[in-house]
Amino acid sequence: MAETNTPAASGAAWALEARGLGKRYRRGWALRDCSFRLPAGRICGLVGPNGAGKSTLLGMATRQVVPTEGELRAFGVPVSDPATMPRYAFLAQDKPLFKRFTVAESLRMGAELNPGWDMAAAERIVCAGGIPMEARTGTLSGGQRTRVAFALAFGKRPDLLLLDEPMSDLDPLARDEMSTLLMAEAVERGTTVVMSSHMLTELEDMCDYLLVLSQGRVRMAGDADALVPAHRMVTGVAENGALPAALLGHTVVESRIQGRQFQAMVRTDGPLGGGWQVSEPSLEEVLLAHLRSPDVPALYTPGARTEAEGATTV
Ligand SMILES: Nc1ncnc2c1ncn2[C@@H]1O[C@H](COP(=O)(O)OP(=O)(O)OP(=O)(O)O)[C@@H](O)[C@H]1O
Repeated sequence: MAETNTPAASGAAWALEARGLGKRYRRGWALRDCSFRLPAGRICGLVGPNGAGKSTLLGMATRQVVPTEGELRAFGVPVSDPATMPRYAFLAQDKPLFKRFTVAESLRMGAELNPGWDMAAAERIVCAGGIPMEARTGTLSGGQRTRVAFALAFGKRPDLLLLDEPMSDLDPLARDEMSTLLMAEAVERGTTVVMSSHMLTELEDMCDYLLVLSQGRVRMAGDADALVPAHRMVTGVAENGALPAALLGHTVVESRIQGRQFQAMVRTDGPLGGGWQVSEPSLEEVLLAHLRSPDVPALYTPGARTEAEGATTV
């Protein structure tokens, strides 16, 4: 069959596409069997406990970490191809800047290195924080440095914005401002954002897509709107000190028995039945339950999965 040239057929519909991606350091695997798809134009929260492999994945997307196995594509092109470089901007966890450069010099450097540079956008971000253009970046506070790093990332006008814990040292006002900026970019310019964060409320407010990692493996991937409703919080009377047998036909992500009562978070595989109290959990509850239960099969929403094994699709 002739290959069509639609964005979907060329993989360009996917801002990122990982197949069997893995990275092994001397101490062991940082990321293993990582397969997922992230559609272009989404704001994706990259979630996981410390050491889950989030920075390693972002490092691979930005060509700083070489995969041990598997492949990672950005807009259909392997990230090892230098052609992907102008399309992304990366805000690293430690927000590296040239300390001896002034803010103005940093922005000028951005302009010289990036053909599509938007100086007005970069200057707006810096000025909104009241940061003097003539200040050397080495003299700025942590939050001010983060703001300048944001300006450099936005000024590049990337198709893919990769952010490693971007908000951690911003005050609540600046955090709100940057969140609004990120969401506006995604809506107005179709920029895809991947943002690692430990702040679950921030993820809940901003992200419409989630990639959850734990112990170097994908635990959940897909539309936030579909991942959460796939779960139910069920409360009822335990049977002989254990979960009712009827519940075991579903995927129990996590459960707790206290006296005669049980509470369980389940992924429903059909009608729940039983005389139980059922409610929809919050995103935070779903994430925490999955992170505490590494043996539960990974969950993907349709389209989010490449060829991951042992995974369930909503
Ligand atoms: N350069 C390296 N050499 C050896 N091991 C590494 C290296 N970089 C990361 N690791 C290991 O890989 C694993 C994943 O680390 P990574 O930094 O990707 O996690 P993370 O999810 O970003 O964590 P955090 O939330 O703490 O930033 C950890 O066990 C870490 O110790």
